[in-house]
Amino acid sequence: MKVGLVGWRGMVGSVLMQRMQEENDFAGIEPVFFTTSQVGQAAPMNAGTLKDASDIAELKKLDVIITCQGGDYTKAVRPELAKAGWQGYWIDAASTLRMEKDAVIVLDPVNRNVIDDALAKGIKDFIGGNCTVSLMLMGLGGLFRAGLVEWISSMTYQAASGAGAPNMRELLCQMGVLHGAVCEHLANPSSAILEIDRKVTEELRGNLLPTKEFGFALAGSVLPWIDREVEDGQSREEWKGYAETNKILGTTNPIPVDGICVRVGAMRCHSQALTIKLNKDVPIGEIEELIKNDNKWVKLVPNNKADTLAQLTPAAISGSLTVPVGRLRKMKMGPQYLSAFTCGDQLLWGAAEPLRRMLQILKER
Ligand SMILES: NC(=O)C1=CN([C@@H]2O[C@H](COP(=O)(O)OP(=O)(O)OC[C@H]3O[C@@H](n4cnc5c(N)ncnc54)[C@H](OP(=O)(O)O)[C@@H]3O)[C@@H](O)[C@H]2O)C=CC1
Ligand SMILES: N[C@@H](CC(=O)OP(=O)(O)O)C(=O)O
Repeated sequence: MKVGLVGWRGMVGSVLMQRMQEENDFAGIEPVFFTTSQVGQAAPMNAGTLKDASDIAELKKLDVIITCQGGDYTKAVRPELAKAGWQGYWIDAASTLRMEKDAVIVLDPVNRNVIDDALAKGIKDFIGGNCTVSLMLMGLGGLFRAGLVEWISSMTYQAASGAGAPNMRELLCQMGVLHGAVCEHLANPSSAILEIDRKVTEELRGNLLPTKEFGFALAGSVLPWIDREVEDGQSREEWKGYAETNKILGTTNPIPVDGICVRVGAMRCHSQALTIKLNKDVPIGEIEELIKNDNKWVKLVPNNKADTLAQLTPAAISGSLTVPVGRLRKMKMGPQYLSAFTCGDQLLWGAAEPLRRMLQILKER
């Protein structure tokens, strides 16, 4: 199987490469590496030289193309390949094709049935889902699978990595500027905290803080808008919650999903506080069993302070495939209302992992 890799050196692509190597995914495939900017330079893994990612004749020779290059690349190249009669499989991290009729959003621990049906029908485009949606479904797949969710509201705490590598750097630079503004005061235990706070606020509102990427202060603040405006006062990130969840699950009666998506100063893990309306009153013990037995990555965190703070944070799970779910309890609104908190690495299950697993599914056919 000849597999073309495009976007392999970007942030998502690097995580994909790392996971493919860890899982020995390169066994049994012939990888061909592409670039949009470094044609002719040495490819990784001694795989010859980098080929031009816009060369349709070269791309046409492949059985599978995996791209983490971004939406503009997808828009430019996928239609050209179709026009040229290419019949291979296209696996993509970008959102461009997700809602297309002839594309499937891949998250196989949750929707392997949808993927298998699509393969049987000859579908060729397999697209990774939005990170927030994929992580929510990895955590709560058990409740959806049991048909218990009437609606769900997700309030998110999304990491800087979702906005890109330069944004992660900017967050850290902002933190550095804020610390620098008050480090002398901090060194003096008797300095006045309100004076420290005043100086930090001055920095947050001043023009020394680097804000080229985010446009605003994220360190020491939060940004309650992600991506562009769409309809009904929603952000596009919020719109994806409903649209993509239902497409991934292949629902015939769409399940309402809505909430507010917020950028916070975490590095690469998205967290979500969830309010779930169940369609019937189910004992909490049964709910816990459904959640923890759904897939091997979900981990139920007991709803107590010590376990929550040790296991249910970006600091605890960054770089891991584990998706912890905790703060699980019936809410005061009534026995059908459940609260939950979940957290996950948005570059793993949120981006790279579903793509490499899709390639494995194709290899097994
Ligand atoms: N960031 C995220 O959290 C998520 C992103 N996605 C999708 O994945 C796409 C790629 O995102 P992301 O990985 O963040 O994008 P990056 O900006 O990190 O990488 C994209 C491309 O930029 C080029 N590039 C230019 N300079 C550098 C450099 N110094 N180091 C590495 N690459 C460089 C590379 O292409 P070349 O080698 O051709 O020059 C690379 O493939 C996004 O557009 C989005 O569609 C999906 C889910 C989550
Ligand atoms: N929009 C996400 C990251 C992302 O790339 O999402 P999508 O794959 O749906 O474009 C975030 O900002 O956290």
